[in-house]
Amino acid sequence: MLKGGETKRRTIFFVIILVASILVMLLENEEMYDVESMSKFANSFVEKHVRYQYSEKQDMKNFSTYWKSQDILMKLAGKIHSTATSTALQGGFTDLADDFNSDNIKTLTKKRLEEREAKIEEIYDYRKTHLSLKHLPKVIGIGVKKCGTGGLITFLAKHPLIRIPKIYSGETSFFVSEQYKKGPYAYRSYFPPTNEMEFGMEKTPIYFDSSNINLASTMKKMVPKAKILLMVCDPTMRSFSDYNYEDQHPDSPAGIVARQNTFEEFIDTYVPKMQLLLQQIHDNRTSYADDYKTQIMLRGLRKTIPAANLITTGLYIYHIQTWKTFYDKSNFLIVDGEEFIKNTGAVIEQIQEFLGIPKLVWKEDFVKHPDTGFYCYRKLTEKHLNSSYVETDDELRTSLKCLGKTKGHTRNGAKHASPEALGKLSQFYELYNRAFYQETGKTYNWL
Ligand SMILES: Nc1ncnc2c1ncn2[C@@H]1O[C@H](COP(=O)(O)OS(=O)(=O)O)[C@@H](OP(=O)(O)O)[C@H]1O
Repeated sequence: MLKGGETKRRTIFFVIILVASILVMLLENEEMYDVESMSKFANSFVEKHVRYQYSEKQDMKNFSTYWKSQDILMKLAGKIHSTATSTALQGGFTDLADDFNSDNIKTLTKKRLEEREAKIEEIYDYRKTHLSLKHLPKVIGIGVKKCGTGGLITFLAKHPLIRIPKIYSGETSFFVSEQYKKGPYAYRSYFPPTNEMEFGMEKTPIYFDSSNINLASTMKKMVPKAKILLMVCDPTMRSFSDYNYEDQHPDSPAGIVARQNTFEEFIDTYVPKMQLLLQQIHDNRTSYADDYKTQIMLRGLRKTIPAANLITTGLYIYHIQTWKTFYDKSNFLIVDGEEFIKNTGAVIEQIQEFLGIPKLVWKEDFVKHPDTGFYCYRKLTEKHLNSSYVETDDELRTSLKCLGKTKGHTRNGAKHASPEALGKLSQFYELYNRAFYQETGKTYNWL
């Protein structure tokens, strides 16, 4: 007899295989789609999930038995349709998604909505009947500053199992203040009481490249089981965003520099300065990991060169080294902030999977704001599925829960930098970006 959890795991796996196979079959019959790239997409989709769900040979054998079962095929047919729709949408194949998007899908989505509400109810009931105490967090967002960390925590907090500190946007700054010397009891005090099912979470974007090189080790010792989320993004855009942010904070050392220099002037002065510093130290380097000297130098630079961090923060390849020493892949997820802007809901779904919590915040819960173009949260409900439901832009605007006014100034084009300045900066980062791609085994579209 299979246990309930195991049956569920196998069922999910089976659905994924079927969805991808159906996509391939459909596409092979349809000239208007690029069959090869769609098949590749379907295959990589399967491969990714196969690796995640099933690693044992025995599992594969069990899978083929399942595959043969017509009974299960029939039962899952509906689910396949709905997964196929979101898969197609995720891949940007809207024509295909429209084909799937029949009344049948609406009925199935309604069912999914009911199941979601039941699960949420269950979680709230559990909260009412079980003891909640102060605990250390189970999830910590460590950065990177200006890569979308605010959106990350705000949207994850829509999940009923994620509980965040009430203080400034869920940022405790614990490990970058003197507080960390007071130990775990002091850290615990920031979080709302949680029961054993719930996840306390905080994010402090400057943990990642803090001037304290021992931060990762201290965190690992104090919160050994915490899962770490790192959101990276195009370092050039990050730098421009950070410059604009600091420009609004004239009291900070970087703010003073930003106030006194245009972005172009800043780049013309600081990029050569950084290049020189890095070249001087680079001479003896064999790998980024053993280049401890540069790692320390970059983190400390802000103390001697105000505004240096507007550039050094984007040298991810150096900052990742200490984190890599203390966290392996099972506890450390890197997500792309550029992808987060484009596909907010998909990234939020990916994180729920990584945390091992039920997927209760969906891609379908995010809608683009008609003015800013950024995704905002609007929980999908049955009313949205009704074909007679029509919403004006004004109604949409008021129903959306967007990030605060401090977010979304540069990347939606409201602020401009000259292409020359941005070009110089991305040229500077190119080498380090490539090294970061190699380190993480993923190519980001930043160059
Ligand atoms: N949904 C949504 N709405 C608005 N803004 C969004 C969103 N998703 C990502 N972003 C991008 O997040 C950038 C701010 O990054 P952070 O939240 O990490 O900033 S901070 O470090 O906490 O100050 C912010 O940078 P700016 O465009 O420079 O303001 C945005 O580009």
